Amino acid sequence: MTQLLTTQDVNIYYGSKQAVRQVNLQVERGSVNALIGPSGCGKTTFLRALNRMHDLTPGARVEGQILLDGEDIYASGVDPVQVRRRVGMVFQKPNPFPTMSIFDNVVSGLKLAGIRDAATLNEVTERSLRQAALWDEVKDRLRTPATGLSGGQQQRLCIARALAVEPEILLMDEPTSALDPASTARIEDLMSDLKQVATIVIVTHNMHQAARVSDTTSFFLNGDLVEHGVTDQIFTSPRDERTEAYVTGRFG
Ligand SMILES: Nc1ncnc2c1ncn2[C@@H]1O[C@H](COP(=O)(O)OP(=O)(O)OP(=O)(O)O)[C@@H](O)[C@H]1O
Repeated sequence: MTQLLTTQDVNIYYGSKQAVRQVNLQVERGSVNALIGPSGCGKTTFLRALNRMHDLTPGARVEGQILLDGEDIYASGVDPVQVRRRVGMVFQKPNPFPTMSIFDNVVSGLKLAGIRDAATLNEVTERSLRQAALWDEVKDRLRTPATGLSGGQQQRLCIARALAVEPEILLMDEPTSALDPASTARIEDLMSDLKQVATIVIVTHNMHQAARVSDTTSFFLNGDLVEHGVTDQIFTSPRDERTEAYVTGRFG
């Protein structure tokens, strides 16, 4: 099966207010998928449903099915902590654990899972930092505080921390919006390597970024998934006039 993630008739509410409506989406294994659309259209709300983050939001409710490798992540008996191991997340603002070293940040998820073996922790640290294109910059100061890194390095550290537990999917919520252009370019460059290790779903405000890094793009408007397709098609020959208006900069 090439579809790693399938959502079926997903509706998301905050109390009585509906933020996402009837979303049906399929995400292929090993791809980068961008979610675009104007502010408030439901991109982050939808993204957070994909790893059960709304379980932690008071008043939020998710309806419908979200199948990860064919299994509904909302089925009774499914442990949300396990879901979040399989579906990792990187947020808008880099959020390394401030009191921890670079090394301890990377292995925090493994330690939580009870893994203490030093050789394993060292190995995972090097692998994850290499995958996040940070290893060369930090290999000589792994035991120093993560807060000593630049913003762009901190974000790559957060990517390494997410990758350390070998998630199948990495959700990225505007991961470069707090970064300078050079750090942004660094993370965009990383994306095509990252998809070798995890399928990526990225929310971005930046249409150029979506066009550069993604294989498929989903355009959201007022809680609806208006159009989903191969990125080139969405940007060059959208089928829906609302998509066209958005990608040509007529609103948003
Ligand atoms: N915790 C919450 N409680 C109530 N309403 C919320 C909550 N989070 C988001 N919303 C509302 O849900 C709708 C969708 O918001 P969401 O953050 O998903 O949009 P978005 O497309 O990600 O926007 P942006 O691009 O500005 O981040 C908005 O109307 C927003 O005000």
